[in-house]
Amino acid sequence: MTPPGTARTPRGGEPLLRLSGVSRSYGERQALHPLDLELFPGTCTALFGHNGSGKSTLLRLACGRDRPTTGTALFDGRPVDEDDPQVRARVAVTGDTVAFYPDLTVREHLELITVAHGVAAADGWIGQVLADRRLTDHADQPPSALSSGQTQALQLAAALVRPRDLLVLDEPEQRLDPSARTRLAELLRGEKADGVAVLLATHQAELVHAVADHVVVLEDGKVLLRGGPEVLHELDGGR
Ligand SMILES: Nc1ncnc2c1ncn2[C@@H]1O[C@H](COP(=O)(O)OP(=O)(O)OP(=O)(O)O)[C@@H](O)[C@H]1O
Repeated sequence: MTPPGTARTPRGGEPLLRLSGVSRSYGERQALHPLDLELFPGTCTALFGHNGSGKSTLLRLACGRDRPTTGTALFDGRPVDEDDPQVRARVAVTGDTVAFYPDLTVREHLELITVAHGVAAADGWIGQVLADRRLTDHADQPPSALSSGQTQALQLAAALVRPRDLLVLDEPEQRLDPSARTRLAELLRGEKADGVAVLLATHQAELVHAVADHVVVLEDGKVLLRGGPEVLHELDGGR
């Protein structure tokens, strides 16, 4: 479900994202030990692990918000940097870090994003994204009037109204009710079908089983397990 007029860059079997030996230290603390990861268009990789295991650290490296202490992070063959116009145009990121303007409505936020990304005929498209995320009734309210689950839905909507080849999501299931979680899984399957590469961090095994092709389980910044979603069965109690 990509915005009208979006032309996905054709690719020849190369990973869209390639992390080679990336690690991240904060002073003495090694938050992430060297790790390799490749992400292909139309596939989803899920990062799974306890609080503090390094998931968000890895996501920040993957979307160019942070630089690895060692190793390289390449998006479409170029070092990934959120200030690179190519990356800004093609990588959509959601998480708690999206800031909202207190004096703009929900709809105006989405309009601003579509204008910034040059989405044509955006009105109908915004209406559809608002409806899909159950935000239509709140479209003319400021974000401060939203519940926490609705705020999470707006974070997601902000990524969906714009073009993207890579979608990076940090715990998108947080604060969503069961039906919204089901719609989230459907949405992410649709993203894959559209050829978008999806990288997400999650605490929800159900979401992993519903959408992920590949799972990386992190523990204390190291890869504990990796493989298909079935590797989660190897964790205590399936987590
Ligand atoms: N800016 C920072 N400065 C110092 N340490 C940090 C910083 N960011 C993260 N860390 C540390 O790195 C480790 C990994 O943190 P990270 O946020 O990646 O974990 P996470 O798996 O995303 O956790 P959660 O599930 O709670 O979101 C933690 O020990 C954390 O304290």
